[in-house]
Amino acid sequence: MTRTPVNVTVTGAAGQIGYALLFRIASGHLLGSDVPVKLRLLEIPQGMKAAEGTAMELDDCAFPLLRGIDIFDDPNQGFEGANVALLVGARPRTKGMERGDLLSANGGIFKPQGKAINDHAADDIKVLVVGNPANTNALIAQAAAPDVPAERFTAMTRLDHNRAISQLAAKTGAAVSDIKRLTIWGNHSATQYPDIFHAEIAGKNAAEVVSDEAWLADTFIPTVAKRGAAIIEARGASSAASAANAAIDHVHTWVNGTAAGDWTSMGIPSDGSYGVPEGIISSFPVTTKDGAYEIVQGLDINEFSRARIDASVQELVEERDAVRELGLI
Ligand SMILES: NC(=O)c1ccc[n+]([C@@H]2O[C@H](COP(=O)([O-])OP(=O)(O)OC[C@H]3O[C@@H](n4cnc5c(N)ncnc54)[C@H](O)[C@@H]3O)[C@@H](O)[C@H]2O)c1
Ligand SMILES: O=C(O)C[C@H](O)C(=O)O
Repeated sequence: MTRTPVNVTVTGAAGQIGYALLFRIASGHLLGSDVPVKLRLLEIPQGMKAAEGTAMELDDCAFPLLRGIDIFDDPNQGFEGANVALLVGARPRTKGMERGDLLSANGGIFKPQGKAINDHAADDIKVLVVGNPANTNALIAQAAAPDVPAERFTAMTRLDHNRAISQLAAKTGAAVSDIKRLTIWGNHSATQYPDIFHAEIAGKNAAEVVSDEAWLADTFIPTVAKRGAAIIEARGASSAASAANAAIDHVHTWVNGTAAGDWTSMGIPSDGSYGVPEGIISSFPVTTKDGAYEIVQGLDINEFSRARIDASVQELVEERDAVRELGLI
């Protein structure tokens, strides 16, 4: 049977994450090795020529699953019929820019993109926001799309999740594949909280295996939370291939499901679970099945975790209040 191609819109297609992402989408890693895709690349006018160059390279790969590439600088066209949207293009913080300026500049991108998704995307649209500040950009886009179910707007904390697994594997000598049920809570920022108290390493409780609260507080958490800044310092540019890889993981897991006995981390609109105010887009432990996700319920949150979750959530509340003040939501 011939499957109908899935329309995947990627914004910021000519950027460095875009370059690492598009070839993996086209080769079947985003949705599955039997799912044909049509790519819709969205750029600003200055990025169109480079996007055309990337499209030429995509053609040159002769990917069997790639059924078309279109390039746009108009969001209304870029999101037309989109089933999956990866919102990567964003305004980076530049020297001297205050947080309010950054939120305002990104509001100018994510508000019209949210409206274009509302008006033009397919009914089953799923949105992943990668561009920073990812959680609040996702909130801005979601607020501009009242006809789309709010839960379809998600923000990427999968890179943090993958970073935490890798750090834990290095500390304990375990294989990455033996680590399950790790959680990133809160914001994709330096306040995020990577939680190993419910994680398992080859079936044993990870916090008990580590049994070293000083390492947790002074090494593990800051290493994961500040990894993005460390990459920028080392590479002279922000993470790109690992960010693209995490975006692939996020959507693949959302569409194809979490493995039995495991969960993942996604930035999603809070339903009030774990005392996180309803509506803000915060990272939670989630299981996924049949294209939908559910927050893992009933986890005991100890004092160590509670204080750190609350601090990151407080930052998200402040970002929400700031964009509300700016009239962006
Ligand atoms: N959530 C995460 O874990 C995570 C990880 C790494 C990077 N990021 C963020 O991802 C974003 C992109 O990173 P990058 O390294 O690819 O940046 P980049 O500067 O290389 O590329 C960004 C691209 O977006 C385009 N763009 C800007 N405004 C646009 C708009 N309105 N519509 C469409 N395209 C637009 C630019 O022309 C550029 O080509 C940044 O905000 C970065 O901070 C997030
Ligand atoms: O782009 C950044 O500021 C860092 C990025 O979000 C990352 O976590 O690598």
